[in-house]
Amino acid sequence: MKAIIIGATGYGSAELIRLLYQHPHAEIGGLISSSQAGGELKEVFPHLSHLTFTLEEMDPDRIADMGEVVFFAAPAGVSSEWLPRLAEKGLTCIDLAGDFRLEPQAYAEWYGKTPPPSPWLEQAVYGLSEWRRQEIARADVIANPGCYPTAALLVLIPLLRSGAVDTETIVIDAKSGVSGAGRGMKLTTLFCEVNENLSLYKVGTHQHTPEIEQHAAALSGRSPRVMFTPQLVPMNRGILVTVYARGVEGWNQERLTETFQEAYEDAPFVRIKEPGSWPRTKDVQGSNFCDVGVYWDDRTDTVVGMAVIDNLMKGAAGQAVQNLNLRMAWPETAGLTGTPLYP
Ligand SMILES: NC(=O)C1=CN([C@@H]2O[C@H](COP(=O)(O)OP(=O)(O)OC[C@H]3O[C@@H](n4cnc5c(N)ncnc54)[C@H](OP(=O)(O)O)[C@@H]3O)[C@@H](O)[C@H]2O)C=CC1
Ligand SMILES: CC(=O)N[C@@H](CCC(=O)OP(=O)(O)O)C(=O)O
Repeated sequence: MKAIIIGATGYGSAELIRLLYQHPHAEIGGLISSSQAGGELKEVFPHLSHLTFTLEEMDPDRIADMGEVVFFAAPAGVSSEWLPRLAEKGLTCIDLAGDFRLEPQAYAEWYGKTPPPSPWLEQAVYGLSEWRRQEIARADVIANPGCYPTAALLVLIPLLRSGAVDTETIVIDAKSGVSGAGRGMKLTTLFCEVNENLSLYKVGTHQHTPEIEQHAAALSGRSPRVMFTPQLVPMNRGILVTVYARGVEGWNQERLTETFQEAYEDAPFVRIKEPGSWPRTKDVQGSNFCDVGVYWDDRTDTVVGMAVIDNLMKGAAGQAVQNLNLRMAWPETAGLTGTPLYP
């Protein structure tokens, strides 16, 4: 099976290339670049100088001959425009951007862009692999989740399904490494701005807020409002999400830990930490793992859920390949068995 990547010169693409190169059933059919068509991959990514690929222009007819699956690793707006043209040619599309994740009004409001056209938006399946395995296996359009929502929802799934927390009290504190902002040049990601600095951004206005709320509503049958505070930390990769919520009477540490273990007993990439040993970003770096912990605070009746992922792996390319595996009925872990890089 051959896969094509759109947005070839970005970080998400670099990670997809790394994963597809070592995948037992997939290979790269073409790399599409809006800025460097005609250039060589090795000029863009010297770490990939053992691979020979010429970057190509966006041309739906040619792309349809290059393979069967297309990954969109481009900014929001690109897939809204191009995905329908490729999907109607029979290509399975996996979008790493936000276009196909939200209700149209929410996308227009939070991304400030025109939502994708019908019927493609309605067809899209939200690709949080652990939650939607059966739907992903049949989907032709897969909306890969955002990096923060992946970590937050993997904590919220057991909490909301089991009714362990008061849904009106959810606070999500989230920290990301700088690669989460992509490879494009921005003042806020310059070395001197990021190094030895911790900063919050988009407080109350981050585009992942409606994504978390929309799916938290589906999980809980309510309409929770969540307070989400993203922060930038001076690391290359990694996300740490800490979810706080008021616990419901009758719950305790043992019951919470059991609920989390049961929720993910068939999930090869979710590892539940024992209480007292909390998730660390370094333990998942370069891998598709999500390490999850949960703590019941007796003193304040607060539930604290935590998750770490590598934003470029489980938060983007890794989960996209996991979804490809589900869609192709390959083992879920195919091409994703690499252990984390440590130290
Ligand atoms: N970085 C992360 O941790 C995560 C990223 N995402 C999402 O995945 C997508 C890719 O992210 P990432 O790789 O980090 O971003 P980058 O900024 O590193 O790369 C995006 C690439 O998209 C292409 N591109 C840029 N503008 C346009 C345009 N107007 N039209 C077509 N192509 C364009 C460029 O490649 P070229 O010039 O070759 O076309 C660019 O290199 C984004 O939507 C991002 O929000 C999701 C989860 C996590
Ligand atoms: C550190 C950092 O800047 N992270 C990005 C991650 C968002 C992203 O990847 O965008 P979409 O999911 O909306 O496509 C951000 O907070 O905007």
